[in-house]
Amino acid sequence: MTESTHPLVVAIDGPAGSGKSSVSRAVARRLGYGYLDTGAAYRALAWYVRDRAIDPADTDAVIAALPAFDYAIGTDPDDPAVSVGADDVTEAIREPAVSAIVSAVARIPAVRAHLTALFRSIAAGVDRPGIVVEGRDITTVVAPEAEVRILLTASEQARMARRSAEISTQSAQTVADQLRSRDRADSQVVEFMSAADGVNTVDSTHLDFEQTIGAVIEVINTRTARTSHD
Ligand SMILES: Nc1ncnc2c1ncn2[C@@H]1O[C@H](COP(=O)(O)OP(=O)(O)OP(=O)(O)O)[C@@H](O)[C@H]1O
Ligand SMILES: Nc1ccn([C@@H]2O[C@H](COP(=O)(O)O)[C@@H](O)[C@H]2O)c(=O)n1
Repeated sequence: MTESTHPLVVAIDGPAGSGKSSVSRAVARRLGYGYLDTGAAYRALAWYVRDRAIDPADTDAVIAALPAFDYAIGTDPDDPAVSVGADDVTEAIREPAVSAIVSAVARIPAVRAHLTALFRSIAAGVDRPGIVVEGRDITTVVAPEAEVRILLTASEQARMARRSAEISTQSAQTVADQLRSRDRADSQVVEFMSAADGVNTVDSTHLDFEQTIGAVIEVINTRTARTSHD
């Protein structure tokens, strides 16, 4: 068996509110791995486009904005800070105004190609034994060869309840409508509602946060034990 020179990649996909970011971050912390939130890049681009008064529906204008989009994200699970140029946008990219337009920029193939290349380069350069990369197309497009591939899912009802518990500035109905419409728009571009071949599903509908972390780590342990015997 030859020693691996690249960080072990744990790819995690799932719909909005399934727990991808919080669970992936906690898993990375426990295993001493890096953590890459790919949705943050799409959000940061949406923030950038909005900041420059570019219409997110104007495909050519969004593509033209890409070369100057100076994006950076930390891979430390304790500090995944996000910046665009000199602006720290870690908080701003979570605003409902950004969530409302992010699917419009994410549907553009040139945007996806640009960011996919960036994600691969960040993941390959992480200074840790592994990295947990989460998003919508990690198991299928960004890292289809990842050692561990997981679809993290939960019922729509559970996802909406969890998300609305977090957001006090909007009604539960508004939160649910936005989550549903973002999933609908995103599903037209990438498949993340069902697991691709070889992808393990972790359904957290009836698991609490700690149990979900345990279930993901169990998949990682099983997959990596199997890989090391291959
Ligand atoms: N198994 C669980 N039980 C209870 N709450 C959970 C569980 N998993 C995640 N959560 C909570 O659900 C909320 C949504 O999780 P998170 O933000 O990680 O989802 P996400 O999939 O990254 O969503 P998005 O794609 O919209 O960014 C958070 O408050 C998180 O703490
Ligand atoms: N791999 C990915 C990740 C995200 N997106 C798009 O970004 C939006 C925000 O993602 P969150 O994980 O922060 O919710 C998401 O709604 C998608 O439009 C993507 O396309 N591919």
